[in-house]
Amino acid sequence: MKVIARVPAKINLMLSVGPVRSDGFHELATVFHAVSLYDEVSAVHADAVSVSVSGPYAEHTPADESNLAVRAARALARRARLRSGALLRVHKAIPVAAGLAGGSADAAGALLACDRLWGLRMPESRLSALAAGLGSDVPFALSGGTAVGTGRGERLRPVPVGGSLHWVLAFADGGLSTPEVYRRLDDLRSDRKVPAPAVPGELLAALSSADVDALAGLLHNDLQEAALALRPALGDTLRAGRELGALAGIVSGSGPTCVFLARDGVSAGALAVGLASSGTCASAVAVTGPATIGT
Ligand SMILES: C[C@@](CO)(OP(=O)(O)O)[C@H](O)COP(=O)(O)OP(=O)(O)OC[C@H]1O[C@@H](n2ccc(N)nc2=O)[C@H](O)[C@@H]1O
Ligand SMILES: Nc1ncnc2c1ncn2[C@@H]1O[C@H](COP(=O)(O)OP(=O)(O)O)[C@@H](O)[C@H]1O
Repeated sequence: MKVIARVPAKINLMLSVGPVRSDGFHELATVFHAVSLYDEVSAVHADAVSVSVSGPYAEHTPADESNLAVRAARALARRARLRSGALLRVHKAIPVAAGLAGGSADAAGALLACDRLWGLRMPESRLSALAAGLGSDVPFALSGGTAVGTGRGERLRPVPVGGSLHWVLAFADGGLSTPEVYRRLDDLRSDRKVPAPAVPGELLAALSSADVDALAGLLHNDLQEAALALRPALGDTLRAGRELGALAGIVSGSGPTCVFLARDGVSAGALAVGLASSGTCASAVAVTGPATIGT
């Protein structure tokens, strides 16, 4: 049997970063939004867990035991006290270290695919706890849709969205390291008192009514300042997107991908073409549901 999980990338519509906690993580309040750009993770029975990687970003992805899909499958086998293994194949269409949680998508895909392959039917709450042990973004990658994340990002509450929203992702050459971006933010605000993180109610209201004009004024990312300090060229990308008609643009998560809000699907297509013709690789995406699993 072969099980295939298709797992979306995420963007952060708002990322409020609070003080550093005693475990070294930052307290967050974020709005995760799964978008229509997918990695695929397939699993077949094998004696041990291993992975091979294909697709446009294969060469930037580790194919050894540091691969998050391998770590996830092994963690699941340990939790279920299984000796089973799996040959995992990851098709990487989500750029690596891009602020789009592609590694988390692969970890979630491996959990879902191996749970089905090994016939475990593990309850969602246990899978989510395992996911949180693999990375702060992995629980969201399991559930998808749109959700507020708190804690270090692993505590989730679904958020209703009243209609289709259209986004354009502008990809950068080369990734940014998430720990480095958080460290740079700490340096940048070492002389400031950092308030508790929060997602404004107005943002949730704008999502619930799919009011793109209101939403445009509410997109925000506390990590953007640090990502721009590490990669100043992102400032040009953000300006280019706005000049080409985006309602708003921010860096997604720890970057360097920039995400632009478009008024509708046609404007999103035109914006992606405009960015591409000025030399920035870009793609129009829309919100999407949870990961899908098939055999
Ligand atoms: C910034 C965000 C926004 O959603 O994602 P990306 O944009 O990188 O995908 C997340 O906070 C990243 O989540 P994830 O990539 O799963 O991070 P983890 O593996 O848990 O942690 C990697 C490192 O990021 C820092 N980290 C992460 C989460 C958090 N709440 N506080 C932190 O300080 C820590 O330095 C940690 O060692
Ligand atoms: N399956 C995987 N896909 C992508 N990156 C992976 C994977 N497994 C491990 N990694 C490592 O995780 C790091 C973060 O990857 P990724 O999730 O793509 O970035 P981000 O946190 O910016 O969204 C990368 O530096 C990469 O080496």
